[in-house]
Amino acid sequence: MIYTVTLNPSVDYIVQVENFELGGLNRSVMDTKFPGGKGINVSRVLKRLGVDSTALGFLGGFTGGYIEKFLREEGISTDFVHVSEDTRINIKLKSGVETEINGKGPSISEAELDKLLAQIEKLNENDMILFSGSIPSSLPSTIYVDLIKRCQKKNIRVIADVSGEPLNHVIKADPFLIKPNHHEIGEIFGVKVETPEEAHKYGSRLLDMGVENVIISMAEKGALFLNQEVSYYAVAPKGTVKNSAGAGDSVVAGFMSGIAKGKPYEEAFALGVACGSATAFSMELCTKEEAEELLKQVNVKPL
Ligand SMILES: Nc1ncnc2c1ncn2[C@@H]1O[C@H](COP(=O)(O)OP(=O)(O)OP(=O)(O)O)[C@@H](O)[C@H]1O
Ligand SMILES: O=P(O)(O)OC[C@@]1(O)O[C@H](CO)[C@@H](O)[C@@H]1O
Repeated sequence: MIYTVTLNPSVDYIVQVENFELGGLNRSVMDTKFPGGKGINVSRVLKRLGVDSTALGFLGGFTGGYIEKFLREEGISTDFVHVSEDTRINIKLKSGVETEINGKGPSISEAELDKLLAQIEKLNENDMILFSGSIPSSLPSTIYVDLIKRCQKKNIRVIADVSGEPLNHVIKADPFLIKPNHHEIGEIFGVKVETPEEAHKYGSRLLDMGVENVIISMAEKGALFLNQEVSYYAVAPKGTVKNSAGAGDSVVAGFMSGIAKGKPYEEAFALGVACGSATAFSMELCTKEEAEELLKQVNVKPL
């Protein structure tokens, strides 16, 4: 079974304003909401690709109730720990450029965390687990390492898509796969990463530190996949970006679905890139059809 863990889910409020005026009264020309949080996005894209997963993490309040109901209606299995404070609302403002305001999220008590740890204890060797997104402020930045170690003791394959300080910890925990974007990998090494060659250089350093596989996403420039045996680069398909939130999660979902179906890394990676671009080119997360259409344009080359 595949599990996705979203410690800090969100209701994503997507609002489009023409000529946004800071300090003024702005009226939206379009607004909508979706369940969000990186692991949840991955579970939703996996479902569309025909792969089942169980979404874990913390949900609370009316926002948490909305997310749980939405996911169940999409046929996604959920087993969230219910917490006493409300799940956050993240604002995605579109006005020429994309501006995001992500909430800090509810505080998680020790007893609530213990419930998640107990769920992890029940997982099995053939499971695959994804840890993704920010950490609620009441939990330590090392929480992912603790969770990863518990999974590794059971030989569960661990994928992590995290940023900032938690990423610096996770890269030392020998995960099966991480998916930083080019800014995030640059931050680890205190450099700017702008070209596939630079991404390759710093990705290789992560492999030397013990990470088994690395995908580095580079927005419109595409993505790289590397491990100790192979390095691939895929240019992103061309199109008009409508809402890039969730593009990175879609790369992870496409790759995980390929792995779950027993495809070679090269194919799983190509599907990941197609899913990422298909999400960027749509208002919501990509559908299977949109991803399969773009897959025809994805050309994976050795780097
Ligand atoms: N402008 C774009 N044109 C084509 N493809 C894009 C564009 N932006 C993103 N993508 C696709 O989505 C993938 C992931 O994008 P990106 O590197 O921005 O991830 P991310 O920073 O993790 O995204 P997010 O946090 O918004 O989910 C890219 O590898 C690419 O396939
Ligand atoms: O604040 P975090 O946890 O880093 O990111 C949360 C978030 O921006 O990531 C998803 C897109 O990847 C959105 O659904 C969600 O709002």
